[in-house]
Amino acid sequence: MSSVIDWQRSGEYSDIIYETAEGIAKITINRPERHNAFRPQTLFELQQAFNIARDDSEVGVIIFTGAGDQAFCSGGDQKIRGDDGYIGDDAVAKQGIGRLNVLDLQVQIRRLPKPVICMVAGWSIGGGNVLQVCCDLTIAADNAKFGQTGPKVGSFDGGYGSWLLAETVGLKKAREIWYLCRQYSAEEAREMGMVNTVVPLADLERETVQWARELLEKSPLALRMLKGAINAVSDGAAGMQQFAGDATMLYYMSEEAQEGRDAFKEKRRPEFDQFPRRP
Ligand SMILES: CC(C)(COP(=O)(O)OP(=O)(O)OC[C@H]1O[C@@H](n2cnc3c(N)ncnc32)[C@H](O)[C@@H]1OP(=O)(O)O)[C@@H](O)C(=O)NCCC(=O)NCCSC(=O)CCC(=O)c1ccccc1C(=O)O
Repeated sequence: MSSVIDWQRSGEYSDIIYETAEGIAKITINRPERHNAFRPQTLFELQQAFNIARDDSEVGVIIFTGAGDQAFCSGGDQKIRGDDGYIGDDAVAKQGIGRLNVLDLQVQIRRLPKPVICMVAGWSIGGGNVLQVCCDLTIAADNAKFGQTGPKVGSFDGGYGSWLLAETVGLKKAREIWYLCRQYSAEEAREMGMVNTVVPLADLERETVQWARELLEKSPLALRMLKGAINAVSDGAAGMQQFAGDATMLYYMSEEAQEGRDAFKEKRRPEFDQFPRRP
């Protein structure tokens, strides 16, 4: 894959790479020797990187991918799986307690008010595929393969992994994917609505960056509201809370709301009569 953009690397990470260029952040899981399986440390670093991208007002779009062309992500690292979760190197792990901290990352991607594009070469499997499903858009290389393995390896994701997948591909197909643990080609994933487009591996980054550039030409607030609106239905009260928070943000930006704030600070009655009572 030739680079089509001058990525600038920043931050000190062991399990991921964080890069930016032209208003795009690229976050890469960097454990290719395990097909980019995640461990607790990977997820801590991913959460940090997604927060940096969220807070950076220069960044309008995030590309989420895996190092190399063999895998986006193969899910939880089964080699460090304990009896109650994944055992990291942190203080919690030293007490023998495992973590299931990919759930926090899933929520973070859903609630991040900027589009997240998943760029998949090779495997998108298990908890890795759930992350892919949580992203706003997915661009797949023609060597990509998708699937869930839970019932084979003694795991399942009954949250986004089940019902967001069902919302994406339909109930029958979601059951097939989970119950049978088959693997699906990029083209099959596109046909079932799990990915947006499939391109030759050599064109994967070029195409993904092109989609990101198109998104950057659009209104950031409109994209934010659309992401919130599309997610609100399936995220229930939490989705509505986010959408309502965005409405409050827009209201704060109005002269009407600012009149209320100013009147309080100036110890006078607010003059709301100057604002129209809209039909
Ligand atoms: C993806 C494969 C089908 C690819 O097969 P192949 O091309 O033949 O490559 P391999 O030789 O198998 O793999 C190369 C190398 O990578 C290692 N590896 C691959 N995947 C993993 C993994 N997930 N963990 C650890 N290591 C991995 C593999 O062992 C090889 O290294 P060696 O040194 O040669 O041993 C195939 O690799 C495969 O099936 N992989 C496993 C896929 C899988 O089952 N993933 C886990 C699913 S369960 C999950 O993801 C947890 C879900 C979860 O996170 C969760 C769910 C619900 C609530 C909470 C949580 C949570 O927070 O954890």
